[in-house]
Amino acid sequence: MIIFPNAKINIGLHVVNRRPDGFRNLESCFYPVNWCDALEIIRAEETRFTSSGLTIPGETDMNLCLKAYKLLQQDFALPPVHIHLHKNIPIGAGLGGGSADAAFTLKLLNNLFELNLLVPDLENYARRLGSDCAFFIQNKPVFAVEKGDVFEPIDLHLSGYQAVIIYPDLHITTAEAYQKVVPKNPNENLKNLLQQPLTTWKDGVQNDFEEALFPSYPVLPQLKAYLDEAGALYASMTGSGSAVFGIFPKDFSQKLTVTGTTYSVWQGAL
Ligand SMILES: C[C@@](CO)(OP(=O)(O)O)[C@H](O)COP(=O)(O)OP(=O)(O)OC[C@H]1O[C@@H](n2ccc(N)nc2=O)[C@H](O)[C@@H]1O
Ligand SMILES: Nc1ncnc2c1ncn2[C@@H]1O[C@H](COP(=O)(O)OP(=O)(O)O)[C@@H](O)[C@H]1O
Repeated sequence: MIIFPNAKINIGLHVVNRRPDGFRNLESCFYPVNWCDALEIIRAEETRFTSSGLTIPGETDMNLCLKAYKLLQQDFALPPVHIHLHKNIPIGAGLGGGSADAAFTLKLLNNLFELNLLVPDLENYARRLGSDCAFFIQNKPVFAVEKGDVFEPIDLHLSGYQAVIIYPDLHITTAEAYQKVVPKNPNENLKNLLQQPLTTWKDGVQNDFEEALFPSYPVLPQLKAYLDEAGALYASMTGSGSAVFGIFPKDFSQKLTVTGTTYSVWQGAL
């Protein structure tokens, strides 16, 4: 069985305060985008994980697909499997690629072995694998709060727009980004701002990680300015970076490129 885990972007992100467990409470709109990996799981003689495409840092045993399989194995007698991941979503990009792989592994195993897990069950398993994993179970736009794993509905339909996402080949770990950000009570009500016309977002919809990371990584504000100048209605870094996205009208026909670099660019409908 094969499926295609997709990335996400954060439209606005407030790091609100530090929690007793060391994590931060945040608020952010998580929005799925169609930049995808490919994940195949089949029965095998013994359990193994292989990958192709982009090189994934870290030991194979630490891969989130394998972690997801082992988590379910604690509660279900799963047969051995071969998991193959073709990695395409940039890593350390704020696009949630590893979390998507973990959540889609849970969903795929649930279907393949008819475990009959419901959405809340899958979300609970996902929460144990990473803060933003649970989002990818339902994989629809939400307003995320607490650790980014509790969801409120949001009425946001961007199907009339397209996104351009640029990854500047710069791996920023989530842990580094959280160390640099100073939590603060938001001045703006993000949920209300997102209900205003998209053309007004430039004035108030902010990602707090920008202030924390832009001074150390000047390429990030440069890319944001590039997207603004190209005609983005709204541009921002996503999550803890380093990918930067712009939202453009659907009829924006220019193909944006960044020459002379190893940057990756994805352009597609929202
Ligand atoms: C920043 C966000 C925004 O959507 O996404 P990315 O930019 O990584 O995609 C998420 O909060 C990333 O979630 P995720 O990547 O699952 O983080 P985890 O593996 O759970 O945690 C990695 C580390 O980040 C910090 N962390 C994470 C989430 C959170 N609410 N508070 C934190 O302080 C902790 O130091 C933790 O050890
Ligand atoms: N399937 C996977 N894909 C990507 N990264 C993974 C995966 N499994 C484990 N990881 C680990 O997670 C880290 C980054 O995860 P990822 O979610 O891609 O980043 P981001 O925080 O930018 O969304 C990598 O450095 C890697 O060590």
